Parts: sequence; structure tokens; C-alpha cells
Amino acid sequence: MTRDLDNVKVTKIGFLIQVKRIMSELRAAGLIIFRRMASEIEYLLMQTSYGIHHWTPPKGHVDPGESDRETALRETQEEAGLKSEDFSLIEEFRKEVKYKVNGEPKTVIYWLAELRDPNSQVVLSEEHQDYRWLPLTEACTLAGFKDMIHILHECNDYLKKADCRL
Ligand SMILES: Nc1ncnc2c1ncn2[C@@H]1O[C@H](COP(=O)(O)OP(=O)(O)OP(=O)(O)OP(=O)(O)OC[C@H]2O[C@@H](n3cnc4c(N)ncnc43)[C@H](O)[C@@H]2O)[C@@H](O)[C@H]1O
Repeated sequence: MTRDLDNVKVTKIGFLIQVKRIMSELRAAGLIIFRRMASEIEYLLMQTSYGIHHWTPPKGHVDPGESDRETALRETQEEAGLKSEDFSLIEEFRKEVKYKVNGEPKTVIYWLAELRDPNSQVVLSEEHQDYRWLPLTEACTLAGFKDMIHILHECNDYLKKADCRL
């Protein structure tokens, strides 16, 4: 009986640790936005104005009570000045990237989205100092991180399969 109670306690503690871990996990969401130009597809990357000035698609932290999708749309508008009516969201293309920031696990959810008017203006916030529309190879070079490069290739493969004139 005592042993059973001990097992219940251990299970409960394990469960609470797991919940705490999930609650404290950094979570962000964003959009990999592409536009169709005459000869190729280009992806939007923005360069942070802080830290190591890395290049990233628009994304940001999921606020309490917000869904990942809501965050992705809000951050895209805040960081790139692109509203939901400016692009078509490809709901079925949803990818997760996991990495550590200052030793803490971070999960980023990305959807793929196509800019409706390729000439739409990107308007940066103070969080970014530059942006570029880049074909796959150049986008991978600037993105730098292995997982991000992998996702960009998955975007390209997805668009090829969807027969999107790549
Ligand atoms: N160093 C700094 N100095 C001043 N202000 C800062 C700051 N870092 C963040 N801030 C502030 O935090 C805010 C960001 O908030 P949000 O805008 O809400 O969130 P975010 O895009 O997820 O931010 P961040 O740039 O930190 O995330 P990322 O995962 O790309 O990047 C986080 C880290 O993970 C690394 N990383 C990015 N992508 C990675 C990947 N795919 N794999 C491995 N590491 C990756 C990056 O190099 C980076 O070091 C900014 O407004 C800024 O004010």
C-alpha cells in the first residue's frame, strides 16, 4: 500500500515537472512568406537589429491566450507590415523548429504564405534593420541555421509538388 502511494507520488511529481517544462517552454510562431517573380520564387527574410543580427522570417513569441496562428499573423503585421489580406495562408503547410535559446528549449511554428501582390511593400519595425526577398539558395545562405535551411527546402518541395511553376 505504502509502495503504491509512493508510486502515485512519483508519477504525480513527474507529471508536474512535465507541465512546468511545457509551461516554461519558449514558443513562437511566424510565416514563411514567398512571392512569385517572373522566373522564380522568393522568400522573405528579415535581419534583427539586435544580437547577432540573424536573418529570420517574421515571427515572435506566442502571448498568453493567443493561438499559434494568431501570433503568426500578428507578428507578420507588426514586423513586416503585411496584413492577412496581403497573403494567402497555406494552412496545410505547418512546420515546427526546435532549438535552445540561452539553454532553454524554444519551439517555433511556421506556416507558409504567398504574397498576393509581389510588389507589396514590407514595412519594418524597430526589431529589424533590413529585409530581402531571396530565391531558395540565397535564402538558405542567409538563414544559416540547419533546421531553417531544411524548412526552406521543404517549402520549395511543397510548392514544386503543388505544381506552382517553380
Ligand atoms: N540579443 C538581444 N539583444 C537585445 N534584444 C533582444 C535580444 N534577443 C531578443 N531581444 C528582444 O526580444 C524581442 C524578440 O521578441 P519576439 O519578436 O517576440 O520573438 P522572436 O522573433 O522569437 O525573437 P528572437 O529574435 O529573440 O528569437 P530567435 O529565436 O530568432 O533568436 C533567438 C536566438 O536563437 C538563435 N536562433 C534563431 N534561429 C535559430 C535556429 N533555427 N536554430 C538555432 N538557433 C537559432 C538566434 O541566433 C538567437 O541567438 C526583440 O524585440 C528584442 O527586443
